Amino acid sequence: MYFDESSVKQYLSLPSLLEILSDVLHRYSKHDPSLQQPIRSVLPIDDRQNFLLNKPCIDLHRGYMCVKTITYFPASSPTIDGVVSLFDSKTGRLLLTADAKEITAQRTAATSFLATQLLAFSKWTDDKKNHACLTIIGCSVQGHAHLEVFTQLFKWNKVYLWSRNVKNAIDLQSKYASQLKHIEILKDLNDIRLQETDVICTCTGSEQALIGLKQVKKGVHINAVGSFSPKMRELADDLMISEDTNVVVDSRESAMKEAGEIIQSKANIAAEVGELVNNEVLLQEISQQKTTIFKSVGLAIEDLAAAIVLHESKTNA
Ligand SMILES: NC(=O)C1=CN([C@@H]2O[C@H](COP(=O)(O)OP(=O)(O)OC[C@H]3O[C@@H](n4cnc5c(N)ncnc54)[C@H](OP(=O)(O)O)[C@@H]3O)[C@@H](O)[C@H]2O)C=CC1
Ligand SMILES: O=C(O)C1=NCCCC1
Repeated sequence: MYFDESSVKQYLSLPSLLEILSDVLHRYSKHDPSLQQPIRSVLPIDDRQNFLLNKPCIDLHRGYMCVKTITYFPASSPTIDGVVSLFDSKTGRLLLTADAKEITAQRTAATSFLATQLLAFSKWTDDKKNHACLTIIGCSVQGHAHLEVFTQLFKWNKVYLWSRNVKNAIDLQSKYASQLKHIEILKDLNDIRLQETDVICTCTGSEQALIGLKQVKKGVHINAVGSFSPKMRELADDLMISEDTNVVVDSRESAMKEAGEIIQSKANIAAEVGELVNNEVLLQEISQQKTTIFKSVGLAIEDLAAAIVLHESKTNA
């Protein structure tokens, strides 16, 4: 069975995705032997701007195996193309294939949301929850997916957008104008409104830092999604290594190999997001009074979680 882009949108329930994501990320960080995820292969093509990525994993506990194969061609539109395949780990049978563009968009935004629940919402008062402000930086595929997931799952008081090409920010603003009362475009990243923001999602393919310590308020939570090679980065060294900042990643092993911000700044990694699931003490230690950064590069187990939701939505129907 093949799930095209519209059936991925239709069948990928966000609450189910968040539940399976927390489980697999938690088991990954506990080094559960039933979950195997070798480091992915990221093959540069020609000028090293284009990549072929292959991401396998096996979950013997849930009885599945998954592999996502994608191309990353930033001069093509869309940048990412490919397929996710889910197999039964007992029989070896292929259970489904699915459009990787939509799965990648949704599961990345859902993983950022999970990190935001853990690192930001858990320390907020009710009053803060009622007045929270979100900024999306980079209004392409990931920017759209982040705004979609973040507004479906939380009521934001204000949303700000910024994109290098202002037309992309205007398009995203228009899409949400009837649904969100306050959705505004920042004139640049020194705009004072960025300092009001409680949660920032950076969703760009930038190779230069876009945000530093002085542009944001202390205690902000940042989901930095964009970089996945040593020369890519969205956040400046002063923000990464500040004594007021704690950096959390999806995988230490992957982040140290792929995340430009971490490699270039040599920032300390406080935890993996999976270590924070069901660990109140560590969560408090990392998030209270601190600016938090969740740096993701993307893991095969996140694609597995999405493929399981699709498969089970059909088999349980
Ligand atoms: N962490 C994860 O799990 C995943 C990470 N990613 C990464 O997230 C990023 C966004 O993905 P996606 O939306 O699919 O990619 P797109 O190629 O569709 O969009 C790229 C975005 O980056 C912006 N951008 C590129 N270069 C710069 C720059 N120098 N300065 C500022 N903005 C810049 C573009 O801005 P504009 O269009 O306004 O010019 C656009 O908004 C990519 O880098 C991708 O690799 C993707 C999937 C998963
Ligand atoms: O699928 C992922 O994970 C990706 N991570 C980095 C950029 C390309 C897709």
